[in-house]
Amino acid sequence: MRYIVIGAGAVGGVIGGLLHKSGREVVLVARGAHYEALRTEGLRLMRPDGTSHLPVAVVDGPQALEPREDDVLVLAVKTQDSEAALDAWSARGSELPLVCAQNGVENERLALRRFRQVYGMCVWMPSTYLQPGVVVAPSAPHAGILHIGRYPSGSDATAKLIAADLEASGMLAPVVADVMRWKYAKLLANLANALEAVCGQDDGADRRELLLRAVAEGEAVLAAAGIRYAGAAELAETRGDRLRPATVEGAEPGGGSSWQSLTRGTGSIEADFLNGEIVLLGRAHGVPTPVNEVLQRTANSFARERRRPGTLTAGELAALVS
Ligand SMILES: NC(=O)C1=CN([C@@H]2O[C@H](COP(=O)(O)OP(=O)(O)OC[C@H]3O[C@@H](n4cnc5c(N)ncnc54)[C@H](OP(=O)(O)O)[C@@H]3O)[C@@H](O)[C@H]2O)C=CC1
Ligand SMILES: CC(C)(CO)C(=O)C(=O)O
Repeated sequence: MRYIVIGAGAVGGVIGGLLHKSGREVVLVARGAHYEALRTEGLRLMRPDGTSHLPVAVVDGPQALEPREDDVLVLAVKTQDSEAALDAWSARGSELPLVCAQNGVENERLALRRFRQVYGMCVWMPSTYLQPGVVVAPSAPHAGILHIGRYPSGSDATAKLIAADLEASGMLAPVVADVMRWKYAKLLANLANALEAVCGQDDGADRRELLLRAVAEGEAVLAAAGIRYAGAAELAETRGDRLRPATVEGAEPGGGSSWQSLTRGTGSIEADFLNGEIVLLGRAHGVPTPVNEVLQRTANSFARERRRPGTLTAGELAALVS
């Protein structure tokens, strides 16, 4: 199989880099300065056990690549960029398997409108992309845990082949028949993304309180909607000691994916599909979600105004809620 990683940023760069390093055939898809850096200097992949310089093939879009029957598409753009990427890649046909290596629960629906064979992937893999050509994956001993399954449910031989390649490359990839149950659990964890982006690493009482309220709203909404998700004990058991934060020499300590969007000043953030998913379900099922509404709105205005992350206190944010 040849893996075409659409959006070779933090997650896509790490998955693509590790697959390439273990001898799998990989093509990264990137744009702008990142594309130029990858094309001219290759991918720099930083891990706790050292940095690899990887001459991975890179293109800037589907027009630059001859399609092959054994291609597997791995979508790793932020959700707000999914529709454009899916449109561009589905223009060449809907037959290729496509894996959504993303947070949130919207991408698989967008993908299934355009591709017949869609896989969800629940990505527990802290990773960073702040500088063109460079990605960091600080967890050890495994870079990440990537549950994979057919969307909306089930598993098949292709999922098993992809999982085997990922496992041979230093990631854990359990094949599951209920991948969205894992992704809804991850969605609850990602309600913290906007909070971290807006308030930074501040770990005071206001922030802890806001996070508890955001997650409680999420749980209430999922219960009202009858949506099942993996429980805390199940998550802890899966994770065990397999994904420990470790030091990566030469890498700046950073934050999660939404914090990175603000740090890079991309002008957009994923909040509509993380906190915004809870808001949407709350509206549909009559459950109030005031904390997630404020997180969604504030994160969006930070991104639009290209405001630096961590420049609002949790107390100021809490005042917006009340
Ligand atoms: N980072 C993390 O630790 C984790 C992230 N996730 C999830 O993974 C997904 C990806 O996040 P992450 O890797 O952080 O995001 P990044 O922004 O680091 O990477 C996405 C990349 O896709 C590029 N891109 C966007 N549209 C296109 C396109 N049409 N063609 C080619 N490239 C494109 C972006 O370009 P540009 O550089 O111009 O923006 C960017 O380089 C998100 O859903 C996120 O929530 C999940 C777990 C952990
Ligand atoms: C919390 C984290 C790092 C987990 O992998 C994540 O999902 C993100 O940054 O979006």
